[in-house]
Amino acid sequence: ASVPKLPARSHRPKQQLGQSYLSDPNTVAKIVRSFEKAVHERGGSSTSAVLELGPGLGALTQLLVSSFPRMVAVEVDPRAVEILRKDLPKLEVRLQNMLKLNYSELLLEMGGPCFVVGNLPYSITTEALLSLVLSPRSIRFAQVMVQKEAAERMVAPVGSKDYSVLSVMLQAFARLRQLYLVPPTAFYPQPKVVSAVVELDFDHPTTEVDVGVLLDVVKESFRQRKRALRHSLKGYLQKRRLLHFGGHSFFSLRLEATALRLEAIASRWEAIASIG
Ligand SMILES: C[S@@+](CC[C@H](N)C(=O)[O-])C[C@H]1O[C@@H](n2cnc3c(N)ncnc32)[C@H](O)[C@@H]1O
Repeated sequence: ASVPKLPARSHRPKQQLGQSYLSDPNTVAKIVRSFEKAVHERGGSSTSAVLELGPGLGALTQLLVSSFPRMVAVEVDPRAVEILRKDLPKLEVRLQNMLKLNYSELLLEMGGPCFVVGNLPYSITTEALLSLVLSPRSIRFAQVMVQKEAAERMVAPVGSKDYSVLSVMLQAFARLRQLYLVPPTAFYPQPKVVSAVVELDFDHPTTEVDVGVLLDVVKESFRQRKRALRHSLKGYLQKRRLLHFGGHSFFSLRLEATALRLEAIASRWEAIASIG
């Protein structure tokens, strides 16, 4: 078997940018095929709004752009952007931090909610995924590759040990499914861990929810994950004058963070969120 090596003309990968490049063509083809199939199954087409996060040297991008010529790719490393612009002149590449993307603007620019694809940098996986739910109406569907442990946190059932802020927030706005695992040998440099591909179907909230406020409250809840929420959140909500919005019912909950499901207490979250 051939040992994965740095693709020709490429730069030295930067660990802090989570640069672990896909170098196995079979894995690349499998990921692109499953994304294309998912887009078409959801009524998308070659003209749909497709966004790739962290294209790197374009392993996935070169196949994706022939299927989705209007796609946009967002990459923070100028060295990679330069290579992409040279290799794929028709591709729209933006030199930008994916965490600073304005998804609502993208929705308008691209003419509809995005289909997102990406082999995410492991160092910012959680933030990148949370940034998707911060504007849930702008995203239609996402297929992401993450470390297996992150995938487990994404899909963790309520009450399990992996249940976390990420699980609550993603599961509140999307239906998640883990598709398949990808071994370290598919990458250069090889990571120490196994990766997993997960898909997310976004359900668009019917009411205006300030997801930023919601996220803060959920984060606060998980600071003491085993404490009843009415105790662990009391000071936090009091300080922010959010207390009375939740009404007494919020504090009658004996729930702890690990039992928190946003739909289950939707009315209270809406009340809290609406003042954000
Ligand atoms: C795991 S690599 C994947 C590269 C390529 N898609 C592949 O599969 O070979 C993650 C990519 O995200 C880029 N990246 C890291 N942090 C980023 C950020 N904040 N915004 C945009 N891109 C970022 C890295 O430079 C790198 O190219």
